[in-house]
Amino acid sequence: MALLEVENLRAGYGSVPVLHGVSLSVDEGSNAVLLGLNGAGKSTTLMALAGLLPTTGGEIRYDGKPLTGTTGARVRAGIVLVPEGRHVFPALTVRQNLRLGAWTIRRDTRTVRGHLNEIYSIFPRLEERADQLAGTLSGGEQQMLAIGRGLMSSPRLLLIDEASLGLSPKLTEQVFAAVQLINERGVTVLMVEQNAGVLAQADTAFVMQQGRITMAGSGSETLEDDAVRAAYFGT
Ligand SMILES: Nc1ncnc2c1ncn2[C@@H]1O[C@H](COP(=O)(O)OP(=O)(O)OP(=O)(O)O)[C@@H](O)[C@H]1O
Repeated sequence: MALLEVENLRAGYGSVPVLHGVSLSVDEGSNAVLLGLNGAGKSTTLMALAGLLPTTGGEIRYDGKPLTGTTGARVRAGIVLVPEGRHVFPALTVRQNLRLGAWTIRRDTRTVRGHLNEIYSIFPRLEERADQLAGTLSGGEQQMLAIGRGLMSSPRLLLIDEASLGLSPKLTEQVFAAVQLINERGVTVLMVEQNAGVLAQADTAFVMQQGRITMAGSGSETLEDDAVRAAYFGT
């Protein structure tokens, strides 16, 4: 059963169109990837889904109903975006950054503490550094914190924009493994990536080029595709 259905979506900046009729579908409980090179329109797609960018055509359906409304309303409905570039608050501690992630929901202290413990079980490094200022964390730790902050509002659909950006292969592997664990704990995931290594763990993959979906299939099928191998692995 699809949790998210996007049909013929169009969006852009001012009079410049970027998405030229994007269609994709993400099943409840699945781990989906939107793969594309620089400038393909991946972030634009996520921003439209999160309500940060107006759409100019097409439809987004979430949980069987047309999705409209503000970003805040979408967060309350369970759609949470972890933006590209992390955007942690450098002068606040790790714990304070995480607590801020719960503000839209304003849960009671006990629930917030429960969420914190859940996040620490996924990212033990964040617990070790709970009192450290976020600005002093490494890039990989900041990415973990940005994902953890997104988890504080109990998402049903987690949208993650280029978690691997600027990370070493080893850290990228750790972040991808954490996202897989989050998915296994029941959160539906749509990751935007230009690192095709992520396909190995994806149930579904969509390849995007110049604002259009050019291929859709399972993660393993996409990983084996000749055009994908040539574009992303140079083989
Ligand atoms: N704020 C903006 N104003 C105008 N054009 C923009 C803006 N943001 C993105 N674009 C343009 O939209 C197109 C798609 O950009 P987008 O960021 O969605 O791509 P992407 O696939 O996420 O790539 P990247 O990995 O580089 O972020 C690009 O041509 C980009 O220059």
